[in-house]
This record gives sequence, C-alpha cells and structure tokens, in this order.
Amino acid sequence: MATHKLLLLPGDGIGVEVMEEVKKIIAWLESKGVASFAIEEDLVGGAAFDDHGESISEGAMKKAHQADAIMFGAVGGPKWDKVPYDKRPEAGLLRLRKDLDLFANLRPALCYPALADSSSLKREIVEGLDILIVRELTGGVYFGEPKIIEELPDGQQRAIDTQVYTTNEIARIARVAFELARLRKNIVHSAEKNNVMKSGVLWKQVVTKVHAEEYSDVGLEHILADNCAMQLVRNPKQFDVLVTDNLFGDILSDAASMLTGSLGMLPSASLGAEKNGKRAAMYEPVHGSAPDIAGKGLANPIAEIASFGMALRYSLGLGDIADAVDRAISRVLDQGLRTRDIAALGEKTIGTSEMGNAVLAALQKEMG
Ligand SMILES: NC(=O)C1=CN([C@@H]2O[C@H](COP(=O)(O)OP(=O)(O)OC[C@H]3O[C@@H](n4cnc5c(N)ncnc54)[C@H](O)[C@@H]3O)[C@@H](O)[C@H]2O)C=CC1
Ligand SMILES: CC(C)CC(=O)C(=O)O
Ligand SMILES: [Mg+2]
Repeated sequence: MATHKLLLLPGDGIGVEVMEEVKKIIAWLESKGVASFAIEEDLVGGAAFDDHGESISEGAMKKAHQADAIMFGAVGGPKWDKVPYDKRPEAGLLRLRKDLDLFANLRPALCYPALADSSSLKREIVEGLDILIVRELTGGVYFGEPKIIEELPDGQQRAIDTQVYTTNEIARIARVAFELARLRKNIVHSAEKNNVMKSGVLWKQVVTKVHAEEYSDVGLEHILADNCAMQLVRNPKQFDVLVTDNLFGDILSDAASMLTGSLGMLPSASLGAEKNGKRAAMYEPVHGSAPDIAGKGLANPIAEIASFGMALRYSLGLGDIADAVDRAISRVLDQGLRTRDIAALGEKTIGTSEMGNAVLAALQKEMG
C-alpha cells in the first residue's frame, strides 16, 4: 500500500480546532489499514510568527514542497493586527499559494438536502444546488506590484494595490474551468468587470479565445461580477462552473457559502499544474480563523473534513474513501446533527468535536 505524505498546517483560531477532527479520521483510516500516511505537522500564520517571527518557516515551506498533499486550517486574528504587513499571518498562506504555484482554487458550493431549510434563502432556491467556483489564486490584486502605502507631499497618505493579469494566467485558469465543465453540465460562466477594469477586458478576451479555439463544445456566458453576486442570491441554480479572478472569487465564494447554510460548509482544493506526474495541492476550508468563536468548540468542522475528502480524491487516489466521507457528512446532516452555524433557531446544537465524532462514526458505518 502506498504511503501518502501529508503535511498538516492547522494555523490559528478555529483552524486548529477543525484540523483535530481531520486527524481523528486519518488515525481511524490508518488503524483500519485502508490507507497509509506519513504525517508531518508545522506552524503557519500567527502561531508561526509567535514561535519564530515569520508567518511560515523555510522548514515548513520545504515540507510543503515535498508533500503529496497539504491540509491547511486557517490563519489570522486580531492578536496579530499590529504585526508588520509582510509578516502578518495571512502572508504565510499567500506564500504557500504563490511558491507552490497553486493557481486553481476549486470551491464547490453544495447544498446538502438536509440543509435546504437552513440556508438563509428559500428551499426552492437552494435545493439541489451544486456550483463549482473556479477561482484564480496566484495573480490579481492580492499579488500585483506596487502594493504600498506612500506619503504624499500634502501630508496625505496614498495606498496602492495593483490588479495584474497576464494572458497565460487567464488562459490556464480558463482551461481548468472548461475541462471541469466537460465533466459536469458543460457550461461555464466567467465573471469579471470589463466595463471598468482593463484586467476585466483582457480576462474576457482571453476566456473567449480559449473557448473558441479549444472548447467550443462547452457553453460560455460572460457576466459582470456585481451582477453575478446578485444572481447568486436571486437564482443560484443558473450557475454550474463559475470562473473568476482572485478577488472576485474570494468574495463570491463567501457569498455562495450562505446558499449551503454556512461558511463552515465550504471546502476547497488549491491545485498547481501537473509536473512530472505530480501536482502540488493544498486543501483548505473557505473560511478563516473565526476569532469570534475560536476556542469555544463551536466551529463547524465539515468544511475542513470535506477538504480532506477532496485531498483523498484529487491527490491521493483514494476516491472511494472520499465518496464515503461525503456520504458520512450527508448522513450526519440527515440525522439532524447541527453545529450552531447550521442550526435553525431553537434547534439543538452540538460542538466541533461532537460533529467530528459523528462524521467519523458515520464513516465507520459507510466503510463497514
Ligand atoms: N484561509 C484563511 O486562512 C483565511 C483567513 N482569514 C482570516 O481570518 C480572520 C477572521 O476573518 P473573518 O473575516 O472573521 O472571516 P472568518 O471566515 O474567519 O469568519 C467569518 C464568520 O463566519 C463564521 N465562521 C467561519 N468559519 C466557521 C465555521 N467553520 N463554523 C462556524 N462558523 C464559522 C465566523 O464565526 C464569523 O462569524 C482574519 O484574520 C482573516 O484575514 C479569512 C479568510 C480565509
Ligand atoms: C489570504 C486569505 C486570507 C484570503 C481569503 O479570504 C481567502 O483566500 O479565502
Ligand atoms: Mg476568503
């Protein structure tokens, strides 16, 4: 049996709490003898800064490059508000994404049947929802230079962030979206703002060209990102694969999470290009470190557990176990088990570890 090299980077706040629940699943899969893992764990984010003054160490970066897959928790929190910008917790995450060239961030927004009434929207709007947001992850305004605050002669300060995209960066994420669309409903929506942004003009041109030259069998619709946000709330089931840039993808996926019940439900896979038969990959929930609930055992671990499911499927060749993880999540939701974020008003709730235990117990049933 192949041994899979997994690097665990729990990070800060609820990142640590939800990762504990994945560790339980890993331990059980090993004890059952259905998978073998070589696990390493390291610090990232504020925890790394507190330990050694950087948001990720060179040693952790080396382990990240060597891993078959990385499981990421979350980083950040008010404790590090005054840390210098390049050392803030989020910089560790951005470095992992950039250095490993994890340009394709797949963020599925699925509304589990049992949660169709927990969404903030009506059942008929979200029931059966299955959208895949394909977010460009290593370009755009999060990385463009200059990124500065400068002093002006009149005593003001001026902040500059720069949105930069090249043809190749847009083309490669568009190809990911079209390839995935072929496996799904064969339709891609591409969201940008070509009406006010040059990067939006290029985005639309390149997506149109890649489509015409390589994927004319797939449907393509262009949509302005602001309208897209509105349409996601109004009629989300019109979307299947939605490709967009780094910033819009970040915002639209947090919005889409509420169609599924909670931000605590959305997993993601951040993938690089295949090189010599290997693809760098990091699996991360869409949510952050949730300082408002951190340390209270209230976090929903499903996004992290479902991210582990994506790792099993996309990086480790363990699709059958990934399917069982997905069915286990569905089963606990069908049983009516709810963390606070997905509970209806007045409904009984359970904590992070109870939810993790319930998913593990359901997985044990699923796998006999
Ligand atoms: N991937 C990452 O590590 C990310 C880190 N962040 C960082 O996290 C920190 C907090 O950011 P926020 O804006 O508060 O975003 P957040 O995603 O941490 O939390 C937003 C809201 O959703 C709730 N929430 C999030 N995940 C949940 C879960 N699993 N279960 C139940 N409720 C959940 C939180 O309690 C909060 O009310 C900041 O430092 C931010 O930069 C934010 C997003 C992603
Ligand atoms: C660097 C992250 C904190 C940005 C973010 O919110 C995300 O990637 O979801
Ligand atoms: Mg985000």
